[in-house]
Amino acid sequence: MMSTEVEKFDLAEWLDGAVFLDFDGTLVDLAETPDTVMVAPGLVQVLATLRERLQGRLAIVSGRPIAQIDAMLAPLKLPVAGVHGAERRDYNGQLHIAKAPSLDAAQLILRALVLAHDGLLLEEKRGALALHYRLAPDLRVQCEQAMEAALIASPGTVLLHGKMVLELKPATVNKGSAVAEFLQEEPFKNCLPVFVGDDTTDEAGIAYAQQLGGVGVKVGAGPSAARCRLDSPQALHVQLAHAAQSNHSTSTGDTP
Ligand SMILES: O=P(O)(O)OC[C@H]1O[C@H](O[C@H]2O[C@H](CO)[C@@H](O)[C@H](O)[C@H]2O)[C@H](O)[C@@H](O)[C@@H]1O
Repeated sequence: MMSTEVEKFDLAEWLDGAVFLDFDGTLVDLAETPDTVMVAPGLVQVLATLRERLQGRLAIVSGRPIAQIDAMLAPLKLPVAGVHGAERRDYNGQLHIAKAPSLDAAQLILRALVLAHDGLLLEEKRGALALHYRLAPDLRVQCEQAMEAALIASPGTVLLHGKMVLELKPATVNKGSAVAEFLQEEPFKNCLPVFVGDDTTDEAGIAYAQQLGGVGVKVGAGPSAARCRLDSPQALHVQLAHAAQSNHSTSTGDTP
């Protein structure tokens, strides 16, 4: 359900909770290609401080593979759900890989399309295929048609429509299921989740967080079920920095 009433959001009021952050469009501005995004100076240190403040209850939930998130946030290594939950590294560093259906047939279809057209980019991830058309927006319809064919050729997958990207991923996982898995484990267990994201793929995380009594935060414009909104990644950075330095007391007895 889309939310019409927008509530004020202050991350510093959620320091007893567990915080789940999407990456592209949320922590970093979108860029022309996946490898040209820029992590803002100081952001990694802010995340490290916030992780301490949250006593470890901070995770990234992304469509990207975990390895890419680690490279972008180096030297920080947070718990991460990658590929929309198809892979997950928990708080203890243990890796959990979901069973993924075969993508061989889809791969053939999509590789042929990308070879035939300039400007398309196919990201081949463990368990998912992302077809980017940001550099060739006029090819959106051809991309959608190829992706529909790839979807039919790959039982057990679903199609995501993201920002200038179409993605096939296992039907059994999404960002909500990734959050649910984290919340079964320490130090996230029994905490109210905060989920911050910008894209359609984040709606599963937002809906799940709010279903549990937590809060969803949509970054940027567009329809969302989120109760709260932030204008941009930069507005989120301000919230992260403020919460990291905040003196709000937590359930563990920290005093202001
Ligand atoms: O869940 P996220 O962390 O938001 O990841 C979703 C997809 O993000 C990346 O693609 C998006 O960002 C690119 C860089 O800004 C941009 O060029 C592209 O148009 C966006 O769709 C990433 O490349 C994908 O693998 C993620 O699934």
